[in-house]
Amino acid sequence: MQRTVVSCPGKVLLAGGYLVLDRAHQGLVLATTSRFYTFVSSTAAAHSSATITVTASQFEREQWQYAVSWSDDHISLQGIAVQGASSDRNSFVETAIRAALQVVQADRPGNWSLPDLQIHIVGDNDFYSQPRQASSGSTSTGKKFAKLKETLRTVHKTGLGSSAAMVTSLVGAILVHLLQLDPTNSLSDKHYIHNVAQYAHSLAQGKIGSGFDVSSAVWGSHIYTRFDPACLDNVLSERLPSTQLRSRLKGGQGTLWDAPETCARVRPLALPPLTCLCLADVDTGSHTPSMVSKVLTWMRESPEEASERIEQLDSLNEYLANVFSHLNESYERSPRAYASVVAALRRLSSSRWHESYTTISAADHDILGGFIDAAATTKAIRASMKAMGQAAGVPIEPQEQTDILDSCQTQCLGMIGGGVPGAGGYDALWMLTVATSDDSIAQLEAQWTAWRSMSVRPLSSAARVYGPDQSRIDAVKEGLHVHDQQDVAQLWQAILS
Ligand SMILES: Nc1ncnc2c1ncn2[C@@H]1O[C@H](COP(=O)(O)OP(=O)(O)OP(=O)(O)O)[C@@H](O)[C@H]1O
Ligand SMILES: C[C@@](O)(CCOP(=O)(O)O)CC(=O)O
Repeated sequence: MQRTVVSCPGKVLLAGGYLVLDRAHQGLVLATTSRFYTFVSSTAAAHSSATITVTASQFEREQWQYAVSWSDDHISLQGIAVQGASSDRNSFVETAIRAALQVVQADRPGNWSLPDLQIHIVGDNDFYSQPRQASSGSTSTGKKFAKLKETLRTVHKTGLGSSAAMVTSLVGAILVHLLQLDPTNSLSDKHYIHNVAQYAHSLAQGKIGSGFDVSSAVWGSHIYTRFDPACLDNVLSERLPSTQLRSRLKGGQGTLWDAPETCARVRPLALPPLTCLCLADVDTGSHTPSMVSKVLTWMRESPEEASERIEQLDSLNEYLANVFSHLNESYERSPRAYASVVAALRRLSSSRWHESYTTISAADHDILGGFIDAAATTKAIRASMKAMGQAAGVPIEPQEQTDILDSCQTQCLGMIGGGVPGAGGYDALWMLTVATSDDSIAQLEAQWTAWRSMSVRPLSSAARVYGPDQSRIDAVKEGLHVHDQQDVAQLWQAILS
């Protein structure tokens, strides 16, 4: 059976939380190695109505079925109760399917028809907290798409953006399967999938966020400037006929998605070469929407203080992006010198990196300076985010997170810096390190696991984000990816095993 498989990465908003909600500011978003996959297959025959079956086989009893019917310019999805299923609705799945089918219908005027579709959605293990192995405290089972003894309602998510990666891969897979879109070779097809996914994700969430998560699911790591919310004006509040929805979402026709004043902007971003971003899930959890609403209220009520803090933070974020880019250029110019500086920094805690000025050749001081700058800037961003949180009355970097980050930074060797991703709070931690070997990362992860005042679980090595490195470059698939048939067969085996 011919299957279409489209996958998308998860996200980590390294810098720019809250600021990125405004088009005046950017967010630095990294795509994770962990990905979300949607498999679509269809029966050859088309009908006058169709059944879509969606299975999330990682979970217990998660299956949804829809009877799809259509008239001239409308699609209707009727949920069919699946015996034994844990829930009869999944608004993210349903909204993504309806949006995708509407644009397919509009793109196929006249003789539109739909075959039955079988859809499977699976995420890499790190999207969800895995049970700890009793002996080691490690969460890795070694099995791809490990089965969880949980339903979607009870599972604990790790903050990698399961809903955005899922919606984007689902929309992408349906559009590739039914419309033969070719996002690998056609930029306009990729934009089309992006726009439909932003629409579906905002509709399912009941709000328009900045969209950085869907954007990184499509484009991979980048510096993100959000789309103007006007792109979705009136599209979310009423159910538009398929042709109208298509003309609002398809680019290249003078829509707001393409105009410079309103379109999203994506600029390249890569971690410095030979570095690694490690992630941890914090069990306490925070309620992001209420944090966002409090910060926005503070911005409205204290405009002068807010704008001063935001400008300062925005320049630090921009500076960090420049430092990363500078280090990437240094690596390209002289990879050996760069690697030898990194080797020296791996043996020291970052507070002692400046001592290396005496041991490293003067010709390489620029590279050393780049790393010292990266460490100082991440530290300044953390302080500035924490201060913004204190001013707004929101625990963006709560003291418990400050303690663990400071402790790792000083006690582990080679740590550039860390932070609380995205909206912050008690959800997650990141640490960027030049210590890329498993042994040195183990030192950091042991500290996380042993931390007593909060339950901190390192995500598995599969969720790490690496800076470019010749040995890994081919292994990285950035952004949305359509898998070839050989990949599909392997991925399918992983689901079945
Ligand atoms: N494997 C899956 N199959 C089907 N639906 C899923 C799956 N994973 C996530 N979802 C959908 O995404 C929703 C979670 O979205 P929500 O916005 O609450 O989390 P999120 O912010 O994306 O999560 P994260 O903590 O990963 O950033 C679930 O309720 C479900 O509808
Ligand atoms: C606070 C915000 O800027 C980032 C939220 O990020 P996260 O979901 O905590 O990773 C909201 C947004 O950009 O939509």
